[in-house]
Parts: sequence; C-alpha cells; structure tokens
Amino acid sequence: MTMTAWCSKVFQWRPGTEILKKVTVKEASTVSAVVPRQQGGYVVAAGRHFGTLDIETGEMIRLAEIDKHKTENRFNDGKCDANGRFWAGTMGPEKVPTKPELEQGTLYSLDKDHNVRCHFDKVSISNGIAWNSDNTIMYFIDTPLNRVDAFHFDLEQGTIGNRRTVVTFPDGSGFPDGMCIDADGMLWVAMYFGSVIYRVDPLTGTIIRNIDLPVSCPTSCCFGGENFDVLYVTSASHFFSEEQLAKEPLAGSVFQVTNLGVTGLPANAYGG
Ligand SMILES: O=C(O)[C@H](O)[C@@H](O)[C@H](O)[C@H](O)CO
Ligand SMILES: [Zn+2]
Repeated sequence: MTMTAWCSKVFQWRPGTEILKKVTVKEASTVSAVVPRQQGGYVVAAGRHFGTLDIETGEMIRLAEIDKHKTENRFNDGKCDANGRFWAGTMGPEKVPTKPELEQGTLYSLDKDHNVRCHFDKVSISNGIAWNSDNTIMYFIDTPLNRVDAFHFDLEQGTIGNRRTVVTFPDGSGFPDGMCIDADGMLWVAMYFGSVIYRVDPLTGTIIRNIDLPVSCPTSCCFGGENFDVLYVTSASHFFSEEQLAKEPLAGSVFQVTNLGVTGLPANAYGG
C-alpha cells in the first residue's frame, strides 16, 4: 500500500516546552507553508489559497485564490520577505515524488493588502526561498532543475529580475527542496531523497558542509531556538510504502540539529 493521503495539519511547538499543538486546517486539501502574522496568528498557503489560520480551531479564512484554471495544482513552499509579503509557489499534480507534470506552477507573492502578484510561471516544483541579509538577492529552488537560482531583489517594490544559477547539485545527491540562509549568507538546503542537508556557498557554488540525517526525505529547514543556533529540519513520509516506513521509522519527524556553530535569523512575518 502506498500512502498518498495528505492530512493538512499544522503543528506548533515552543522550544523549551513539552507542549505540541496540532490542528487540522479546515476545508484545505493540503497545507504546505505556514508563516507568522505581524498582528498575531498565522497565514498559510493551502491547496490553491492563501488564508489566515486560527491555530486553536483550524479555521482558515481565505484571502486569495490562485491557479484558478489549473484546479489540480496546489501550493508548495513559501516564506515572507522583510517587507512582510508572503511569497509562495505552486506545482502541478505529482503522482511520483519529485516528478510532477512539468512547468505547471507559478511563483506568487501576497502583498500586505492581500493583492496577489505573479512573478514567473513554468515552475515544476516551487520550493525553497531565501533572501540575503541586505535584501538585494532572492534565492529560489525549482526542485527538478536540481539547482539554486538567484534573482536581483527589490525590497521596496517586491519585484525580482536577472535570474541566474548559483548552485548546481551533483547527480545522485537527491533533489533540492526547502532552504534557509544563515547569518554568514550561506544556504542550507534539504536534499529530498538525499538524506542530507547541504550548506552551500552561493558565491562559489560549492557545497561546504553536509549534515547526514536518519531519513531519506528531508523537506526543509530553518534556524530557531533562543539564540537562533538550532537548525530545525522537517521530513516527509508521504508517498512511503509500509515497507519503507518500517525501514525509516523516523520519516515524517522534525529534527533539531545543535552545536553547528552557526546562527540564522528570525523568520519574517506577514504584514497584512
Ligand atoms: O516540502 C515538500 O514536502 C516537498 O516540496 C513536496 O511538497 C514535493 O511535492 C515533492 O514531493 C518533493 O520534491
Ligand atoms: Zn518542499
């Protein structure tokens, strides 16, 4: 049996406590990105909607619909920029992991006034997003391309341009999925099917460090903890057969990696 059902759950955990909150997002087929909101609460990219999430009840209030003419599409990864816009991209139907119908997705941003902007299309699996510390560069991963691209980023206008490739991953190392950036401007990339997080230097395009994981499909990472020196790593179990799950009992867990000697920055919150 292959497990392909999605569960639309959001988990909340505060480091240093034992309290894990878990809520199912109502009326959402999937939920793929959650960001804090400046006025309190959360905003999600769920199915083909941006919406606000009440973490107590799971109630989602839709803010905007995307990909109206591609009803099989869904949102994937997303993150807020330093001006409080929520960037998230979509993908087409995916029967086999990392091999969806190609170039069906679009990268969007949700402005503070809830207006949606479409930045570019022909995305296959819209995934990791990160900005450098002076907000002049936006990094972006379209998973099947097996690379990280960079754009010139205009923080005031919320626009991007001048796309170029900054990192290309060696074949056989998995597929780049979610990503974050550290205080030194280095990227941390979760390699789906690769059992590893790579730290890469976007200036030289080289892999400078790898963190091996006890699961094959890490999906994203971010820095957190009191001093932003703990790397939190999510992983997938979706698409796994029972046999695979038995081999990888930790698949689907969230991990913390400590003592890295590296710090990250707090996540930006949605400003609308
Ligand atoms: O973060 C994730 O879980 C992944 O991006 C998935 O959503 C993709 O669909 C794909 O299976 C992996 O490339
Ligand atoms: Zn992802």
